[in-house]
Amino acid sequence: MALRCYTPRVLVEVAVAAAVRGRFTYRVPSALAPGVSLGQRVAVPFGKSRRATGYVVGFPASAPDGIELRDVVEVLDPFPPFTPELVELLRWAEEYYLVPPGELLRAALPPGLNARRGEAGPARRGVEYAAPAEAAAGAAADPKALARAPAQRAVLEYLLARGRIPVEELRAAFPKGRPAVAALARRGLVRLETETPVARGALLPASAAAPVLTPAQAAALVELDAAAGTFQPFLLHGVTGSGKTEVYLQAIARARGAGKGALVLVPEIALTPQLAGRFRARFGDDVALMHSGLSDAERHAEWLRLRRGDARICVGVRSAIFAPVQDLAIIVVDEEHDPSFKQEDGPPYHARDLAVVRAKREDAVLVLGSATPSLETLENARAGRYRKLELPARVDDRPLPEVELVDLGRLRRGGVAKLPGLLAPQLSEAIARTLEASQQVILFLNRRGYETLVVCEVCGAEAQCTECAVSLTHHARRGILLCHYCGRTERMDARCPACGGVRYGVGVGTEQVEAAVRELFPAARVARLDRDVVTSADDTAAVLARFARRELDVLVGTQMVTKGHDFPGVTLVGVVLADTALALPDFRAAERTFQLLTQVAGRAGRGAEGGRVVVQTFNPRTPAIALAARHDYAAFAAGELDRRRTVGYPPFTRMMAARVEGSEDGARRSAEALAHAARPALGGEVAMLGPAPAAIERIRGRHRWHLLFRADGPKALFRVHAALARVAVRPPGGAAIRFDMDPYSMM
Ligand SMILES: Nc1ncnc2c1ncn2[C@@H]1O[C@H](COP(=O)(O)OP(=O)(O)OP(=O)(O)O)[C@@H](O)[C@H]1O
Ligand SMILES: [Zn+2]
Repeated sequence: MALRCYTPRVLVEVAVAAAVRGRFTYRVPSALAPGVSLGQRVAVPFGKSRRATGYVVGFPASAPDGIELRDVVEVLDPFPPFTPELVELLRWAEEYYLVPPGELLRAALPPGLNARRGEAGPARRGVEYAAPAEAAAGAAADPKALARAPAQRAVLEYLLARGRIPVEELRAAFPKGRPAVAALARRGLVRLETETPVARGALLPASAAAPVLTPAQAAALVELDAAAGTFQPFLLHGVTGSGKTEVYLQAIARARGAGKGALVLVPEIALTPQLAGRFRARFGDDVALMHSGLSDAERHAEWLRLRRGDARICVGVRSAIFAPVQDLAIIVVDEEHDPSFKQEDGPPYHARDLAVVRAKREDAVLVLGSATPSLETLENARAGRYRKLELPARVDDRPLPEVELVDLGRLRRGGVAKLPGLLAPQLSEAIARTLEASQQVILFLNRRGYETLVVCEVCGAEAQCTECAVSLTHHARRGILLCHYCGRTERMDARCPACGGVRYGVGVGTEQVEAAVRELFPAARVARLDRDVVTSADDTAAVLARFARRELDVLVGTQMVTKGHDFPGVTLVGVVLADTALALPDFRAAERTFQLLTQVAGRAGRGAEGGRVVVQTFNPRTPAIALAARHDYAAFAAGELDRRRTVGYPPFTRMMAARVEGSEDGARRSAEALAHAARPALGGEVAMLGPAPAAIERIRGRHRWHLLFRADGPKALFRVHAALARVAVRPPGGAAIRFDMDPYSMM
């Protein structure tokens, strides 16, 4: 094909985020030329007279002949929203994760900017603080004072627990809490104060002074310091409560001292608002927060502060990997093992893995921190690609809690058939002693509801969702059977649809554990933390704040209770059933179980009183459970890595999933068509698993099939993808096909 050549910058390559996605070449009219640079958002004609938004991703010198080139219509922002580094990173991510061009670019911008035209951001502001006023304690103690204003009550209780805090932390804790804060200020119960902005780059004064580092922390910091200015990835492996956050804070302070920027990725800000608060307390206005609890306007404002260099530190959830931090010198990924860094809905990408790519491109230091590093990261450290830094002990030499295993199978064989709420005598006695000592208890069970299965007593049929191939869960308080995948409900008292028999529930969920604790310990103040009782970040923060203030004795919950909470009053952690994740058809099931147990055990004994953990299980000898009980990460990881090597799973191979959804016939035929197209491309290097129905065969009436491909490296997988792409454009029977590189969900 002949090429027409153009003078530089007359042509632009634009990633168009429209229904038909792709990269297209446009001409730049000379009037617009001065405003067009890499990363610019532009309006372009698309299809028949349509106007679409696109992003300038390149400046080609020539265009294919025979194509009518059209002109860029408008430049949408006064400056390009993406830095050249981000354009490159996003392009890399779209190619690696097999995402259509323009989709991640669009997802990487704050929603406010996508919706409207770019505009100037708010003026630079000072750090706003909120503090409880004198009268606050009285109002919180008086049950009548705020009886009709539960939102205000929750905010006030949080503030009383936390003292004077940056308003941003409050906002992370109560995303919809602004009216409540304003009302409390009007009532004179909360003081709002603004501290004048500090000079750019300067740090807040001593109010949030850094503690003296422990020798292990100091040694880690020395290594991070020595690597400054180069791409150097580190694994910071520190046991729970070893002070990893303090290492991040001080390393970032050094980077800021040198005038550079920093990016901190955390799993979930709503669950750990204290963490965001610690960064704001140390660095003030220099920190921009990026999380889903912010309004669109707030996210836009935070994003603009970063893009303009008014804020140089970003603390955010996984999508913040695309935050426009300037002069990036350090990226921290806290709890790097956490599955939430992998985006499962929407374009699939792994923020931790992209952090490696971004750090490399921008010559930044990378710190991946965890008490339970993922095996991928551990293997990278073992192979010498990452440097390992260790914090082997808790701060102040506090011991890790002692863990006791309770063998539920043995109890049952010994004749103990029915345990109330599945609480064995060892665990309920430990709870009793803890309550007597006025200390606090966390009980963890990764299953919601009252009973996890409902069975017909006549024919034995399990109650299943009609739209999804999953069992219904009994939620007693609401008197319903609920599908956790599509939200469909049924009445509990309905008869078995197969035979008309009466049905009963089996299997314990958090609701039943809570009920049992209330019955066994009527004087205890008990609350539950799971998605049935807390439906918003505000509710979550309110429960956590009450627990932090020690107005609650027992907190029962799902994995929400296992996250990085730092409650010194907790001396007992009970794991009601450690086995829930073990049996899942997922090669990471054992790793996930070990991580959850270690993390939840790590919530115990963070104060001066020491701690204890009771783990109930039917599999006390399974390595994931036995070794978590001994705090032996090294032994668990060594064994699990051996197993992965033997069976050929990551981190020793790479995987790609093709996920198919559609009608019963369409999904099956599409999966078979994919397999047919893949076979010639497999060569000797790629193994194909499937096609097979997914572990959950149907969700919302859509049938699901999976194909998994496994190879030594991504290149062979890309080759297979190229062979499949043709089928994926128009699959048989109207099914939908999604590709997922380095898949995490095996369900
Ligand atoms: N050098 C230090 N001197 C005194 N206290 C410290 C020091 N470093 C950290 N701490 C305190 O120790 C506690 C635990 O630290 P931090 O929360 O950073 O641990 P972590 O390693 O991130 O824990 P986890 O992995 O369990 O979330 C915190 O309350 C923190 O303020
Ligand atoms: Zn359903």
